[in-house]
Amino acid sequence: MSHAAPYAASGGGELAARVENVTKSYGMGDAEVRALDNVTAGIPRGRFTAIMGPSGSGKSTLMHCMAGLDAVTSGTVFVGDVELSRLDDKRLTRLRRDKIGFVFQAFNLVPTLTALENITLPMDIAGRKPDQAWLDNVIDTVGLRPRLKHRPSELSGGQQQRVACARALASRPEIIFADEPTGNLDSRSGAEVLSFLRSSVREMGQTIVMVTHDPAAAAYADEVMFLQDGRIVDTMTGPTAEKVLERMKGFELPGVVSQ
Ligand SMILES: Nc1ncnc2c1ncn2[C@@H]1O[C@H](COP(=O)(O)OP(=O)(O)OP(=O)(O)O)[C@@H](O)[C@H]1O
Repeated sequence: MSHAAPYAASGGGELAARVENVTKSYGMGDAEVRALDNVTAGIPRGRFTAIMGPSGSGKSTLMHCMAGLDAVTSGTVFVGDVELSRLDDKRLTRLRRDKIGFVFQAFNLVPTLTALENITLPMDIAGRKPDQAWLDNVIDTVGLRPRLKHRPSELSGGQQQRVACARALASRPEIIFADEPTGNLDSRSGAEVLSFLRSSVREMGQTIVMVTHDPAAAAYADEVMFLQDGRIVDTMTGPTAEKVLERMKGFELPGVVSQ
């Protein structure tokens, strides 16, 4: 399987999600803000993709549109082979529940539940039995086995975010969207969480898309997609923190826009 052109929006099997000619505008007339401007991009299956770009460049909007949390103004969004605009609210909710995992900056754990109960909560709500072998695998990869009976308040920030990652992974979603997952963590805990996300891609074949401001975090990804003014202006394979930082500096200089 070749990843030579991971952002080509054609072909279904290798892409876990894709957007084609997606525009997203907020407001009307003079007040219109075009958060995404004719974006075409694909998320390669079994890879870790980071989305970077200056503040207001459309990163969160792109992620929310891809995850079916927000409707596009025009264009199409696919998760696997399913086009989201064809789904009614009920089917969209079911697709999000069954095919998509989320990790947010705020860990969003239920304080009264143990780590294990938090991990299995979405499946409990959906009335689905976890695949025990898979769950064991996730718990061991995330390194949480000794903490399963602890409540969130008894866990460090990094451990809480690892619970949130395990919760996202537990149902083996088609794709996980992580929005600034290390934004609330110190650098050591952040590194733990990023290592775990990366190993879930390498060892379990998970597909992850992560929005981040941090070049060091983006360096854990296989690919980086750079957004500016609602457009994808560059991509990078095999990023390092130095290379990403260097690329980001280009955005801060007026008039310097690649491609
Ligand atoms: N609900 C909304 N209503 C109006 N404008 C919005 C809304 N959400 C986002 N925008 C605008 O769309 C543009 C893209 O926003 P978005 O949050 O996607 O950027 P971002 O790259 O994620 O920014 P940041 O890094 O600061 O989080 C910005 O100009 C923003 O002000």
